[in-house]
Amino acid sequence: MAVYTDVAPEELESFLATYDIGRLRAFKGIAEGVENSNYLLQTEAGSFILTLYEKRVNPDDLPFFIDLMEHLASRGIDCPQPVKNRTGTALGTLAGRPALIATFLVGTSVRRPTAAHCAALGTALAGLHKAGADFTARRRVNALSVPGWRPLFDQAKARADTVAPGLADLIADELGVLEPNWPAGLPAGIIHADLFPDNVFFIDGRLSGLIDFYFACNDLLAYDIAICLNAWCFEADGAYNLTKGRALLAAYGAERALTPAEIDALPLLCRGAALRFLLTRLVDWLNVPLGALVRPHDPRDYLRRLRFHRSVESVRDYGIGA
Ligand SMILES: Nc1ncnc2c1ncn2[C@@H]1O[C@H](COP(=O)(O)OP(=O)(O)OP(=O)(O)O)[C@@H](O)[C@H]1O
Ligand SMILES: N[C@@H](CCO)C(=O)O
Repeated sequence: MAVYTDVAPEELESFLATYDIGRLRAFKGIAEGVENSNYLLQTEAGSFILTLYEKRVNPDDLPFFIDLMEHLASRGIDCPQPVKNRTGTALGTLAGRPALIATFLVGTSVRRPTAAHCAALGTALAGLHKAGADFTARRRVNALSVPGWRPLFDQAKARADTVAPGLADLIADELGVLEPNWPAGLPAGIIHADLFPDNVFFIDGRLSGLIDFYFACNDLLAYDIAICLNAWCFEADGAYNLTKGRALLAAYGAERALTPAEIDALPLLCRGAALRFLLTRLVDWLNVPLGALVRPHDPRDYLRRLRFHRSVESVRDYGIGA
């Protein structure tokens, strides 16, 4: 459960008094997520999500995320909408943290995605990339792109081998390959950058919406696909599921055809995506804040994925042209 910051009921009631969403009926901390503190609010006007932004979110980026959610909704993407207070401002401060109330999205995430879910995700991801094409704002720094990985490693290096023997050497080796060889010049635009199954809602098997845009940034579109292949197409035992990968890639490609250069770069992008989540998970695993209600994700899941990507010989191993 991710609640790093506790909110007192009286404090929340005074905060809500500045909005037009009625009085508070109930609120509770939400049992998913690892990044920010999230509460489900029931007010006289219905259900809302209150997010208090924690360590990894730079407050300077918040207007970007809010504008992006509004832009995507205007282009037909189902995603949470920031709720504005009576002065027309969406961002506030609560319990000493930047805070946002957003609309509640109905639907549930799937714990074990099927190939059909992966196909729906591929279509939605391409739709997101197209919807973001005319969004003009940019984040100042994309802190979790390639230049951000070595500083994460520096935080975890000394204790990495306590998580898996040889991990520090493997990460050092991987950075040595990825940093100088990261592709340039591929199609770029708005990417979600964290579109894991817990951030995608379904109703009766139909994809109903996307949440959690707090890693969204301008980056390579195919890197977003690589993140999704990692998050959606591996089994619990660490094996890549070719059927799921093929479903995701084919559905994406039906909406936006990948260029030959993007296809060639896919194995490297998948390695980078695996390393990015291995690193953030490793840092979090080694630094759980005292008293926080959070269950950190196991970095070793991404070590297994990284090992798979290091072993692939051709893009056919992902389900392209196979
Ligand atoms: N707008 C929303 N509508 C309905 N439920 C939501 C909404 N926003 C968040 N949730 C619920 O809260 C949970 C945590 O939200 P979110 O994924 O944004 O948190 P996070 O800490 O950023 O998580 P993550 O670890 O995925 O980065 C979600 O899994 C979902 O159950
Ligand atoms: N989706 C991330 C957590 C949020 O950044 C992970 O599973 O590591």
